[in-house]
Amino acid sequence: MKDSQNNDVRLEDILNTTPIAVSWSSLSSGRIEYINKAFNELFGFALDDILDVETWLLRISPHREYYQNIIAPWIEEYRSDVSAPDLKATLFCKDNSVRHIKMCFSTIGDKQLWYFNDVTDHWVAEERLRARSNMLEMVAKSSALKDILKVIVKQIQQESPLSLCSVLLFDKDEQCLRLGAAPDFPDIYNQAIDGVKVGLNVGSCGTAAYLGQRVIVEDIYVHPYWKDYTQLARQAEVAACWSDPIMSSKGDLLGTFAIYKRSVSAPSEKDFELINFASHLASIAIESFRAQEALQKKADFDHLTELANRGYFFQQCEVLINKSIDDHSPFAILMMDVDHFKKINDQFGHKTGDLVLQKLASMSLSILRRDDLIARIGGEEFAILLPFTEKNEALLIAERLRASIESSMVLSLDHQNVFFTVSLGVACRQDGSGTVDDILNKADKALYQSKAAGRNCVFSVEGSINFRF
Ligand SMILES: Nc1nc2c(ncn2[C@@H]2O[C@H](COP(=O)(O)OP(=O)(O)OP(=O)(O)O)[C@@H](O)[C@H]2O)c(=O)[nH]1
Repeated sequence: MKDSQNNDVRLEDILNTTPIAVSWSSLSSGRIEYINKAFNELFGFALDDILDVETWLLRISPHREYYQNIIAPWIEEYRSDVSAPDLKATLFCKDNSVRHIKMCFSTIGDKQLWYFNDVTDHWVAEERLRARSNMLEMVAKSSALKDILKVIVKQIQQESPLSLCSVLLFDKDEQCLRLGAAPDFPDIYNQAIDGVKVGLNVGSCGTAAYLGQRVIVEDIYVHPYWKDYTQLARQAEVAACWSDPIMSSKGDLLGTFAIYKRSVSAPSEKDFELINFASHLASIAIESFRAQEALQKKADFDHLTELANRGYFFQQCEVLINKSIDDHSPFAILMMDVDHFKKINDQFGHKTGDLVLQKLASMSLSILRRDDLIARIGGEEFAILLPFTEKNEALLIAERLRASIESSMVLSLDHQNVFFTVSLGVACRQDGSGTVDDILNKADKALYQSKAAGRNCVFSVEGSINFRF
């Protein structure tokens, strides 16, 4: 390297043919004196772009701490050795693309010879395999969907360090997107995005969900899709957003996966590949979760009325009674039974009887509050759990149910109006005593009194209240 011009030329010729990126620097000044062709091809830098090794490595590190905590100590430790062991590092090229490099150096006299081996493809393949198996393990362990999505997002951000990622979930009933995972976005952004309607010009994600196709917005501040959201983008400090609809194996929309950039950017082929990978991973996670949810729903809900079933009701009663023991909050249970249901079946047929049960379920749901729970616990018998409810309020709710049901009807298969009524029993736990069974027994007794009193009325165990019509 040092003695003869001819030797220099020969060595450079040899080094220029090697596929490994090579450079050498002066040990005393640190100045890089030579880079081979593969070095230029790998990092995009020419010799004139680079001063000394350490400044250059600092410049291409993802951040200062990365250089200070990982690269600098490694250089320091092996500075006076003949050769340093490999160091795996994530580095940026001149065009800001990321490379995963295995690098090492050897010292020959005053020269340090550097080798940079690009292991990006191998690293990416390994990381993706790891991501996939982590995700599958979490799915198998029934981890919370949000936790699984967060792992996916973090994984993609690691592969693409200058990106921010998010997963939004499609809410079919509300036709909007709900926050799935966006761990590195500010809260204000996440709150604003949660519940955003699916539609054209609703940012990249709302539009991608609406169109069912990938939406690439390279510059948020000039794109019509973002015209109502630029202020929000400013708050999150993002300038580009590439969003992919996440589709199920049957082609249904599940949500969106998005990569955001801090500066105006167009995706490369590798970015497209990354988006495909992330969307696919997210679709497996969401689809498995939804399948589990559907199974759970089948186990907990009655298929005819779509109300909770007996098992789920008792489970929730236990949860509530424990809460009530802790915070002394009152709760009430109503038992409700269709009057003379056998007659309805006999007169109009079993199918019409089913319609009555369905109507009763939907009427009750429209009357009850969000936190109340109604369950079908027998053929034509229903139980209703009213959290944080005292007796008087429970009686009013029971009467409201009775009166509404009395004034409703269904059409029989032969188009006759079918009217029906219910009897109700009410019991409360408000003095902090009594098990679930005790309260259910009381509500049952009260229901029996309602039936005995001629039906279509409300009783509590303490006696009747004048709600008969
Ligand atoms: N259509 C329909 N009928 C059902 C279902 N489950 C139970 N039943 C019927 O519900 C009826 C209940 O009859 P009973 O226990 O005598 O009660 P009832 O006729 O309502 O009389 P009271 O409760 O005393 O007012 C039976 O005829 C059952 O066959 C169901 O899923 N669909």
